[in-house]
Amino acid sequence: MAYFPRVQGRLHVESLPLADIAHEFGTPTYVYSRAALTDAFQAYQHALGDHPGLVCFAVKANSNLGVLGLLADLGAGFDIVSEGELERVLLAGGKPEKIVFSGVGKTPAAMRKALEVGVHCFNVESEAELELLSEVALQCGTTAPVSLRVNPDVDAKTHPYISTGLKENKFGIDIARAPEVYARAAALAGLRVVGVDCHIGSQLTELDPFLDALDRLLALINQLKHRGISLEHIDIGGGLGVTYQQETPPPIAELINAVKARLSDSGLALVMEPGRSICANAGVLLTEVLFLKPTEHKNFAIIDAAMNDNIRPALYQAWQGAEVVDQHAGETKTWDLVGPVCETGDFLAKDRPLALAAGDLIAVMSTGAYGFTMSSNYNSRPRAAEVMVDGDRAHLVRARETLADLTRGESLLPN
Ligand SMILES: Cc1ncc(COP(=O)(O)O)c(C=O)c1O
Ligand SMILES: N[C@@H](CCCC[NH3+])C(=O)O
Repeated sequence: MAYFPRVQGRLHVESLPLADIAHEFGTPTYVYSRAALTDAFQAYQHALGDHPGLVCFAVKANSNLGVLGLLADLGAGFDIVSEGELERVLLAGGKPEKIVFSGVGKTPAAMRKALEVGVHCFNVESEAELELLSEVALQCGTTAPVSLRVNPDVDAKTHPYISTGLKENKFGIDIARAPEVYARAAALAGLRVVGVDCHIGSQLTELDPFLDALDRLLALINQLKHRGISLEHIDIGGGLGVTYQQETPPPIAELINAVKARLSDSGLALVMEPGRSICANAGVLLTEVLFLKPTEHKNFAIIDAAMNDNIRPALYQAWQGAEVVDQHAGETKTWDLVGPVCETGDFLAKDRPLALAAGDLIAVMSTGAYGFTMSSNYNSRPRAAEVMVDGDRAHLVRARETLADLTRGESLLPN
């Protein structure tokens, strides 16, 4: 099914013209397709089949309450990295026993809260964190379920800023030291060792790095068994890429089937933490052309969305599609789509052949993941609205910030 079909020159979300959404909710606005989110999540669930395990959506990719609520209703678990994400998941109706808690810098307060609600497990990333978690669990009079995030030193072949499974990255525990750290974890009071975890990077477009990492983890699990430590689950992280332009990542089912084949008789449950592959292509950023500014060197279209709304192009030189919402006759020229922010790096697309006029609406494609969640108030710009479409109906799932929101909670110094 096409979630963003073009019908007689008009771009739709499901069966609603995007122009209607701009009319009702203004711009810039993130627009999500309920069907696209549902289908991508269910592709993971179906691929998991009756193998025991959990599909834990990585909340950092999209933490909108409407999105989290939809996924919770579909039976999702969640991968969180902060107390804030925990609060949002609980508010959206996520089940604590389906939450895995990742991240290199968990605070004692966040650990306490996660213990109180009873998360599925803590993915521990260092020995210091292990010692602290043991202390906090003892103070709370409880036992923390623990999985060690291992750094398998595998090259994920992705952008260096989003590669996480190499020795030089800050993430996880060096796989060579993992047996020792497991022995320490097993000996510490207040902890129960339940699993092993790795996440080697994001926007992976090849199967091999996943399988290399998995093989290293399985060898580790074998070693641990000989030392009397047996695990209940293996967590392969997230990281599966999507098509932004011409990338051809393996389909969800191909990845999961390859993983399941290697786990077949291990008795291990399979935990996954997909983010981008569930929501990136379920969302677009709807923006309006404010001014056209052709120059001798370049043609700039100044749009009302900026790097504060979607920082991926500036941060990773990411390419995301840009389509005119309602096509019209006009000369096609090559445009840079730039925002109002005072930075040369403030662009959402470069060198795009488009027939444009001031007032046109543009959809920046594939922005459902790491779009709104990485947005900011830079240049004191209110954050965009977020809308969910179901068939031909649109619901506001987060109101646009107002100018009053920009000064809330802040006060002038007394004279
Ligand atoms: C620990 C962890 N799990 C899951 C994810 C989700 O990754 P992706 O959005 O690439 O699926 C990330 C982000 O890269 C992560 O750091
Ligand atoms: N934020 C990144 C991905 C990082 C994933 C978090 N570990 C992106 O937009 O591509």
